[in-house]
Amino acid sequence: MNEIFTARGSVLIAGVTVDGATVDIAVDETGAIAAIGKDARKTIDAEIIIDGSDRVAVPGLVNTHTHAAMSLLRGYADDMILQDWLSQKIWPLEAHLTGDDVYAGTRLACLEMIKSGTVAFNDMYFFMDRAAAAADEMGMRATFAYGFIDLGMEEKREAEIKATEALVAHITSLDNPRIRAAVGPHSVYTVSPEGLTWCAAFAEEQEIGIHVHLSETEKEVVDCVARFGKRPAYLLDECGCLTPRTVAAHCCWLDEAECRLLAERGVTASHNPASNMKLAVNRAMPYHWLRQYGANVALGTDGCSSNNNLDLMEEMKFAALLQKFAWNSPTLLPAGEAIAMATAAGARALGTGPGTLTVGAPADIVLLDARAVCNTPLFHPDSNAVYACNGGTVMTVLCQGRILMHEREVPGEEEIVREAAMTARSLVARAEESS
Ligand SMILES: O=c1[nH]cnc2c1ncn2[C@@H]1O[C@H](CO)[C@@H](O)[C@H]1O
Ligand SMILES: [Zn+2]
Repeated sequence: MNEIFTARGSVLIAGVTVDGATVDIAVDETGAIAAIGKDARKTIDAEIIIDGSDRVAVPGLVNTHTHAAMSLLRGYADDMILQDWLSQKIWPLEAHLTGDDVYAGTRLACLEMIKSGTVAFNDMYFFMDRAAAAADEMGMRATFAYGFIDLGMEEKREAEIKATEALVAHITSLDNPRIRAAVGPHSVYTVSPEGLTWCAAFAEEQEIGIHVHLSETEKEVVDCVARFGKRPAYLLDECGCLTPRTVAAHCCWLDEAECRLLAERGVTASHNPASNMKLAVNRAMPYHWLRQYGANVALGTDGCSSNNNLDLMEEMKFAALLQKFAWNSPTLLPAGEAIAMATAAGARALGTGPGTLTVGAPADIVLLDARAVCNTPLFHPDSNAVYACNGGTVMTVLCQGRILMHEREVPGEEEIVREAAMTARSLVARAEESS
């Protein structure tokens, strides 16, 4: 293992390209960016020096919607419609999940995210205490929500309330600034208004976020209007779920008034273009309206069984291309905006700092290979990062000043992959045995 992973202290990234200029980035021992500029090397006596000469630095990417441990289900069930996919394939398999599975799956997901430049993620799933342990060990930032699903049944609601309370108490007890909790009402079609209202009140009491799926399909909207006489965003709002700490995933079928409502409430909309295209939800998030009304729009991959990877570099390209294609506008979502979506907007959503390379910001830094084929020629680094390159261009990743990957090496990688492959096989075998 490279000794850089065990070294602790201040870091100097020497002579790296940022916004087209060559600068130094100095990181102090608390993990914050202390100086950035032509001669920043003079400001510190760095313990660790990283040569930035063939590198482009960008802020660490933030994945605002995923189900990390679903990495175990990658390629297990593809090419289906959403309702069938969930009810016939995914949920029956998830019924056999254990905490050990979630630990192994989340470690695999963290490895994949680090290898493609992601430093923070917003997760919704089960056995989240084990997911939190995995993310902490991998050195990432993450927010964990237990996926609250009551299907309108009071008994189930009580169980979900207990599970949510237990997770939040556990995460609070960790007292780890990188690891946070949120409340995770799954969606308006799986959670009753009573459940949604409880989730909102509990999130407010605990001063934590809410993570929810919103308007993913047209069916969700039609069914919601038929059952409750209002569209999904209004139902969530009535239950108190739309807050400045809410992340709403997908948002494909929002109408213009719902976009304005999200903006007014300060909600972050998480765009998940690859999942939306794969599941053919038949409408792209109305990004133009969300932007027009000033909503925060961030980026997410969704789980590995509807994507099928966690590469946010690819997701930036999908977002830019899908928006242009769906709304017939080649000027919509330019490269710079796609990067801001994956960085600053995500950081704002999760409260992890400004998500920029600026003095005082946490040193969440990604170094891309400037000599890679996809980065040649290097006219516009943003353009190459979004349109030409993918996660394979990521060479080095820092989170809070700690080096998680260097020269594409992540400590423990082989063991993580081996364990995840074994765990996935055994999960599927258990499910098949019982069916
Ligand atoms: O695209 C999706 N739409 C709705 N539900 C999903 C999607 N992807 C994963 N899950 C499901 O959400 C729950 C999280 O706790 C899990 O049951 C997961 O399978
Ligand atoms: Zn999802």
